[in-house]
Amino acid sequence: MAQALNIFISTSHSPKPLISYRSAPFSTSISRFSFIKIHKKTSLFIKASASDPNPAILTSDNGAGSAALQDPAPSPTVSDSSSIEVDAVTEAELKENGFRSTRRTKLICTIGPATCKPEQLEALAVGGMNVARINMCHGTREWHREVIQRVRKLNEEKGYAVAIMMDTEGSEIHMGDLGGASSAKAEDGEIWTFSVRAFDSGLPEHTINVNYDGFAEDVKVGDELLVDGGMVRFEVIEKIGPDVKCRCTDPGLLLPRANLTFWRDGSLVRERNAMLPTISSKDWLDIDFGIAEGVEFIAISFVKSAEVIKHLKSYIQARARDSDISVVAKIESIDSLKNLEEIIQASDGAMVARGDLGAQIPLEQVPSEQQKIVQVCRQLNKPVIVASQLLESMIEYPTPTRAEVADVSEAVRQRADALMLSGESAMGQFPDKALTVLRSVSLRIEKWWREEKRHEAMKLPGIASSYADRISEEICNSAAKMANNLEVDAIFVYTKTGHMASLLSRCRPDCPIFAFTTTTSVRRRLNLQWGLIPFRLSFSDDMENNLNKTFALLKARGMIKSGDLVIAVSDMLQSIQVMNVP
Ligand SMILES: Nc1ncnc2c1ncn2[C@@H]1O[C@H](COP(=O)(O)OP(=O)(O)O)[C@@H](O)[C@H]1O
Ligand SMILES: C=C(OP(=O)(O)O)C(=O)O
Ligand SMILES: [K+]
Ligand SMILES: [Mg+2]
Repeated sequence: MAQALNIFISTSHSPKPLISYRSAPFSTSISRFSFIKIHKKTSLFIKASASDPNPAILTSDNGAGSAALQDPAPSPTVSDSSSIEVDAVTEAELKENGFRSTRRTKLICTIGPATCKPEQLEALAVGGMNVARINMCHGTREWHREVIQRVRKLNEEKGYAVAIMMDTEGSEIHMGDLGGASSAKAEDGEIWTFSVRAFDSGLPEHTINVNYDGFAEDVKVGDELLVDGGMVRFEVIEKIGPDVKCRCTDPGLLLPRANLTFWRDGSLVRERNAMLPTISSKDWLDIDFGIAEGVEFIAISFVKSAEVIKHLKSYIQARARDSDISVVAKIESIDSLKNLEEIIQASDGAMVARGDLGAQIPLEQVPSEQQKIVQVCRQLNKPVIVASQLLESMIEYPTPTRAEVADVSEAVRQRADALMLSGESAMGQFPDKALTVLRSVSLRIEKWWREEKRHEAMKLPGIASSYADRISEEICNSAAKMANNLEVDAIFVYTKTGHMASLLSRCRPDCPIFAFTTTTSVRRRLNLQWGLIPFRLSFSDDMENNLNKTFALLKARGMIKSGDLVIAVSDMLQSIQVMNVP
């Protein structure tokens, strides 16, 4: 017995039902309607439905534009499971452990020298990487292109669904390349020279290149120089032309192109930084590269205001009309905290970039800012990533510290959409193990949170700007609540724009959300969002048909079985239906 609530909005002259109630046993092929008028635009109908013998092709690809994305071949049979493409990792997970065990928190891995080979990338894909991040601070464009192509190839050939996020360098002040060395140790009391000079015949010992011409003019004797937000500290002791002599006060490992900040009398000196553009000319070239390569996400470093995001979004729109690249604002500066809501509102998502954020505000302030950013994103319905140092010790060691596990748990408990590995996967010794830790901690904390029924009472304010959107929002809020109360196995959402899928994700329901969408670009975007399992499916306005097709296809793949309880939501019909899989 299937039960449905449909809410229609009247868009034409003929009166359409605004609220309808449907009860549909799936085993019958008889169709019968009975309308009960509630008021001029409102009617109630009860209908029995038929099963559809002709299912469509279901794809859950990474949107590489392959043949699999085309409309279904004529009359594929249900048993022909070769005509179905689903994300191989999710499929295996579902088959093995069922709905409840699917991971809701998405995982991002920064790709670097430790993970750029095809077999290394594949190990990450198998390990649950949802998004591969390339950081344009490092490596050449050719290197990045090769990584993108390798990921695409894996997706096409092996059925993974890994999206690409390109992260811009931004106008930060950073060190040079360490003359080819992978790191350098700065010991307590050592004197190092920071210089803007170009050293043609190799870097002298204890010398660091700085990328910012005004560096020597800007710093003062007595300033504190922080490498990577304080991983190593120096005190400025002397200025000699373009060279700045510094004494190491907190020893540590210097990494190539590490970020530099300088502090005076306990506060960050950032006048100069503020004058640099958020998107440098190199960044614009990288953005062009990202658009040409069809990356799914572009993350913008050191965002200061919403304007830059709006500018970039219209640039992308103009450059690539039919592409749908999401712009992620990295919250890592004092300015971005000041303009947080506007920035997030203008963006398609945000990243809590704790590395640089922790260099700009006192460290003890980072956790509360993280919680706030995660909350604002949830309220404004934008995906949010928690990034940096989640498992920092795993760059060198095969097991995380207890404190790191607690940090990851907290981000999962806050129900961030995604967690990100940086150095752990880019240049660490145990990238696969680090990913495994993120995966198992996510699963465990998600399960614990569900079992304890500790639904946080986060107030989700209305965000709709039209009446139709308000209806969508109410439907999703209700569907998620019903899903929890009825303990259904999954929510199915048929969504052309992806909007209803993200509204459901925003409610963080207990069960996974299967998001069926007709376009590749929407499917890609949904890859980053909490609890969503995105599929590409050709579907019509006939929900009866859509459901039967989906059931047949998923059953044939062993991803669902008869008797599973499902809530289906659609943005074409504005409906909620509750049913058992026939
Ligand atoms: N494409 C790359 N090529 C070489 N090294 C990289 C690359 N991407 C990342 N890394 C290394 O991994 C470290 C961590 O990556 P990430 O956190 O993204 O950069 P950063 O430390 O500059 O913020 C970098 O400091 C760098 O040493
Ligand atoms: C993610 C961050 O940015 P990046 O790694 O590019 O410095 C950060 O600062 O935390
Ligand atoms: K960056
Ligand atoms: Mg940063």
